[in-house]
Amino acid sequence: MKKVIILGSTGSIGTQTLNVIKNFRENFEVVGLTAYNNVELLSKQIREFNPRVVAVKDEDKANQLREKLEENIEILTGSKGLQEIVKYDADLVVIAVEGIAGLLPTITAIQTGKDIALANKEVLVTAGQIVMDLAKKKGIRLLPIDSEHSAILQCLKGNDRKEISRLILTASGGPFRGKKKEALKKVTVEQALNHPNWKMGKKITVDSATLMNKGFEVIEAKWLFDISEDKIDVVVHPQSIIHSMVEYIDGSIIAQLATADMRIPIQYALNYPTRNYIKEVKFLDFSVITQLTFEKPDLETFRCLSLAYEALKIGGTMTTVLNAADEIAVSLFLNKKIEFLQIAEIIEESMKEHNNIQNPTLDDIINVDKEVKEKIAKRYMR
Ligand SMILES: NC(=O)C1=CN([C@@H]2O[C@H](COP(=O)(O)OP(=O)(O)OC[C@H]3O[C@@H](n4cnc5c(N)ncnc54)[C@H](OP(=O)(O)O)[C@@H]3O)[C@@H](O)[C@H]2O)C=CC1
Ligand SMILES: CC(=O)[C@@H](O)[C@H](O)COP(=O)(O)O
Ligand SMILES: [Mn+2]
Repeated sequence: MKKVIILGSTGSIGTQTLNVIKNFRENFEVVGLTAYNNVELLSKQIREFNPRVVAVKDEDKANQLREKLEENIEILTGSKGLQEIVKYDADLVVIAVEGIAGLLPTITAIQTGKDIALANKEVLVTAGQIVMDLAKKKGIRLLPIDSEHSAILQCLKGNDRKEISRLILTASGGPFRGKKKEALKKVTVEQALNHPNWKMGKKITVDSATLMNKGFEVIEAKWLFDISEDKIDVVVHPQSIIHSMVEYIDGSIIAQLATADMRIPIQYALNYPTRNYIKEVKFLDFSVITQLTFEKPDLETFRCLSLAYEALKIGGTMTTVLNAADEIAVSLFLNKKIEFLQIAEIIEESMKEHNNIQNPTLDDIINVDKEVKEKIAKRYMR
């Protein structure tokens, strides 16, 4: 039995992870679960999966949760709760919380020797060097859940890494593919949340619409696969059937294809290096696939992807600025305080104003994240 802790069990990835586990109840024991606000769903998950310990946002949420439960269960709270829960006896921690909230628990989980199944990409964007160095030092496995990185991991299997010519990340292009800046001036939150192929949390869905999600994935790929950014390309593939590819020095390209169902990469991370069959997951049917198309990303309209490459080239705390500015700008957009195109403008402005720190410590990263967010909030909160 693999003992598993899931951070963010009430979210899109968290619920799908529990769905995968439900299919293989004999293989997994759920030790810990965390929610932030959604205690209603967490209480149902507790009844179904019987974890030893859970964590929620604060004492108020803990009290609400207690009222919903018949039995006593250990309930931790706040950001400290996330760091405490990962210390419990477990083999694997699934990091499925959104944003920088995932950083310190990931570090603590690695320090305490757990393998990591990483959905959260912001952790590697903001502190890739620190996290990867620590994972190496501790000898733990850091397995990607993100569909593109899971695809790349699968395309690398059995091949010599020295023979890689480039990684090719596929992007759907999001809901605004093909549109120019003028047409994006007045797009609504609802339009930005209307992803063509995936149903995901709000933050990542807006990131897909700006192409920042792909920028983050370039950075994530650099750290996970230890490869420089000039060997990581992005191609727009609107059907989201090819989840990414690896090109080798002889010109051969190996791709991973599947339906757009996150339970496939989730089960791969949970069962790695083996695979498992999930009955409800649809398989690709080539008799109904009419086309697989590819386009160059429009870097002029979707500035965020270029900003991510620039931040990665500069290195140090610049990717922390990219991440922090994006987190707060997306939240301002979701709260209708700024317009869609201002997301990229705010990020670019924050990067220009930043005095970069090369080889930052964890404290540097946490401070930069806080400073950038406070500055933007002060400037744009009305
Ligand atoms: N969804 C997807 O298909 C994919 C997601 N990812 C990545 O996975 C991560 C999770 O995404 P997704 O599941 O879509 O997001 P959701 O918004 O659906 O879920 C987020 C989860 O994190 C919890 N949470 C939110 N804020 C905090 C916080 N400050 N502290 C602790 N917990 C918090 C939420 O709790 P509650 O709901 O109880 O408030 C919820 O359980 C992101 O980093 C995303 O980029 C990567 C690839 C694909
Ligand atoms: C499911 C997943 O991995 C997402 O990160 C997805 O890739 C988003 O789609 P985009 O290609 O539109 O960013
Ligand atoms: Mn992805």
